[in-house]
Amino acid sequence: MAKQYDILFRLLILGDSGVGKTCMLRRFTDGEFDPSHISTIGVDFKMKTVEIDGIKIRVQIWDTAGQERYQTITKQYYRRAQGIVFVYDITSNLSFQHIVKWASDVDEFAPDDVQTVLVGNKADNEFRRQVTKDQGYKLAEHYGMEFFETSASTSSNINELFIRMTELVLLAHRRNVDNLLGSLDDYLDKAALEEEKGSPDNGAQRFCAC
Ligand SMILES: Nc1nc2c(ncn2[C@@H]2O[C@H](COP(=O)(O)OP(=O)(O)OP(=O)(O)O)[C@@H](O)[C@H]2O)c(=O)[nH]1
Repeated sequence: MAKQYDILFRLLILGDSGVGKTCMLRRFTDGEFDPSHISTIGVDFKMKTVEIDGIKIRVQIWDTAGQERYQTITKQYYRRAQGIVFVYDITSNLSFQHIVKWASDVDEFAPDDVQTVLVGNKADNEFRRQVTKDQGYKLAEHYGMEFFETSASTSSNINELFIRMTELVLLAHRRNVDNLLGSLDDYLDKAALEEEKGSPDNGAQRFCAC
């Protein structure tokens, strides 16, 4: 059986309604862009497998509703996230100001070692820009995050963002991942040996999540 992935990471996308969270996710996982805005209800997720340093990582990305009325539901997902992408819309000053609120919620509900990045989306919409790149960088610097400007519409920086987010989570959990992969490999080696000896299928698991 071909090994499909070694490890599973969970990422979460947060930000005001309409900043483009669903479009960013669809652009990354399906390579598509839909100009209509159908508000996410509660949470939704998509998966994609990426390979970093020879490790196949299944990335489960949770897309949350930006609307206030779903916040009780979405906050329940913070706890299990290893990476969080904060998104504002460069054409909306308000969505930029609200990042402070999103960050304070994450502070309260997410694990201490959660990795975070700041994103200004809709960078293709330069003529309607309200938030400068410099403001984005400064806010990211304030929180000690990396910063990206993206466009789900043109695809600019979308892959780079999600790959970097995954890389940051991998770096933060490197020791756990190596230990898990080490013990998993031992386990699979033993299982293969048993199988060769003709023992019944013992259902060796190729999945692990940290
Ligand atoms: N020009 C431009 N429009 C975008 C971009 N990304 C998203 N949009 C548009 O912005 C609107 C909202 O996008 P969504 O992805 O649905 O927004 P959301 O953040 O998921 O919204 P909620 O689900 O309500 O939280 C849609 O009309 C998109 O077409 C982008 O990069 N550039």
